Amino acid sequence: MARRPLPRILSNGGAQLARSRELARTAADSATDVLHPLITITRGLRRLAAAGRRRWAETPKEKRGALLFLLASVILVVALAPYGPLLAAITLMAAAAWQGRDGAAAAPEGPDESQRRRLESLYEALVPYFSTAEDPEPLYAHGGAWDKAFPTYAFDGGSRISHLVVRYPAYFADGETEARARIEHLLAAKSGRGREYHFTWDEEGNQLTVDVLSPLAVDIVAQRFVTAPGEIVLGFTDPTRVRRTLPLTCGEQRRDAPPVVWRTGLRSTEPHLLALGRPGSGTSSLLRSIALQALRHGDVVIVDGGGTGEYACLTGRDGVLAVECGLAGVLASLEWAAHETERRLIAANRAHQAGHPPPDDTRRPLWILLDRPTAFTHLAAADDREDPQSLLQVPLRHGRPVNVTVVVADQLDCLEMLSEPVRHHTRARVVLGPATREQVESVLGAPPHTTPVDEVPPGRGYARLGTDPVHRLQVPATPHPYDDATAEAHRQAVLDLLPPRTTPADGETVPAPAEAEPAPEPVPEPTEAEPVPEPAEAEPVPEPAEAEPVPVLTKPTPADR
Ligand SMILES: Nc1ncnc2c1ncn2[C@@H]1O[C@H](COP(=O)(O)OP(=O)(O)OP(=O)(O)O)[C@@H](O)[C@H]1O
Repeated sequence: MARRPLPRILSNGGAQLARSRELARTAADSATDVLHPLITITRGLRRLAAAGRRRWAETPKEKRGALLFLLASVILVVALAPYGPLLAAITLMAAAAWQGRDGAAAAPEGPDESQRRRLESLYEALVPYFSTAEDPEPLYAHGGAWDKAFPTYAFDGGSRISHLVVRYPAYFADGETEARARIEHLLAAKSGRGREYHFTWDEEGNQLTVDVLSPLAVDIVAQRFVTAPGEIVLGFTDPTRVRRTLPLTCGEQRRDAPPVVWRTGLRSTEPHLLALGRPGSGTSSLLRSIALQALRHGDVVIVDGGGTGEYACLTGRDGVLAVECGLAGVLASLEWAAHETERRLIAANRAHQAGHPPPDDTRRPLWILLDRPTAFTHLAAADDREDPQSLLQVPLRHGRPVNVTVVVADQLDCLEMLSEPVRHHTRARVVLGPATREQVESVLGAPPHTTPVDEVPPGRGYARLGTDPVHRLQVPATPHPYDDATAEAHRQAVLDLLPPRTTPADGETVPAPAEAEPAPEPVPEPTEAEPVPEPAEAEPVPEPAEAEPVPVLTKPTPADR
């Protein structure tokens, strides 16, 4: 059979086809070059429109009227101004050209596949909470549009949400703690466990903003904080919650961090503190940190119910009146503290009545620090003796005007065993270590503003001073310096803060310090040949300056007993 010739275009068309393709490509390139500004402006206009739509969706409904009014006013002004429309068109084109340029398109718009799936599942999980059968136009419905409910979102490096704005219907009971807690729990679980979330409820705008908080720094070690007398640094918190910062030294580094400062003394609205936590959460370290700061300007009595010698480093130091760990000593010290509070009150009252300033011996701060006092409650009951907590009533009730401050640390599950005055008068509160939302709320009187996490480093928790907001808290590391497990740098940091050892007044010998502290220079005994000159009667003995009052304890100190 004779073969039919191929059409010309196919037989010798290879070269022709290539030529035509080349021609078409050149024409397209030239057209793109010519139309490039137009394409850029169109792309820019599209982006501007998308941004406008997003902004509109983010604006709460009740604010939209005001926004529309503003827009209409601008348009009217532009329309009435000479050359206004022309100038507006030029400005719009310029903005569109700027927005439409290639560089501006670098960031991909919208979530990727896995991020979209996460947002969809979050939306679906919220449907039962944010919808009712009576809602004719539900914002939340199975298979509905999640992008209307989540106008803003951001992801961390992977596909985990780091910021999310959730719109919800006005009928959702956002004023009820339980309703809020259910949503917060669900969002935290669906957005990834193990992180701390911060929730901001905008009840007016029916919007909830979810933010992932970065962990608080754990490298802050005990040091001399720059604070005024009476101010105690409980720990450090988020920069968003506190405006003040303190300069810190962290190893070789120097930086500023926002502290949680507890103001004590005469004008304090929360004159006494209660810290609770599970065993090992760091309450003893917090007490040690408070003691070291208190000793800069005052005297401390320490009651140690832990029985592990956590405060041994403070024994025999200047300003440490007693470190008690036996029931008899504890009762004696607390009885003395109660009498001392009464003595100060009487002395201050007399001075007020006589029109004098309070005497110096009522001004020096006296701190009563108790670690696990409930341990002694057990012992006292078994021994048929008075509960040491009952002796705290006077310092707790009347201590503030005479600078007597009580700090109690105990375990979370002993809250019920603390006496009524302790629970009633300790309005500065701290919870350390892992704790459920309910536990935190029962101690602080308000729920935490973030989701408590299961695994927290020691010294991590929450603090609330009176009715102030709840703060996240990281206590500076203040370990027991005689503990073998303590790192050398931390041990040295604590030892550096210890006051010098008390010089015995009656020639009593004090055991040599455990750490290599330089021994005091021996004072040469005056020889008979060189008599010490007696102060002349005319020479007045200098009065102690008001800024540095010397404690005059009319009762014997517990150490003397
Ligand atoms: N703020 C902190 N920073 C770093 N480590 C800490 C901090 N607080 C406590 N620790 C460490 O955690 C451990 C337990 O601390 P601490 O003894 O203070 O806890 P606790 O709550 O008093 O426990 P317990 O009641 O069992 O004595 C110690 O090893 C301590 O060094």
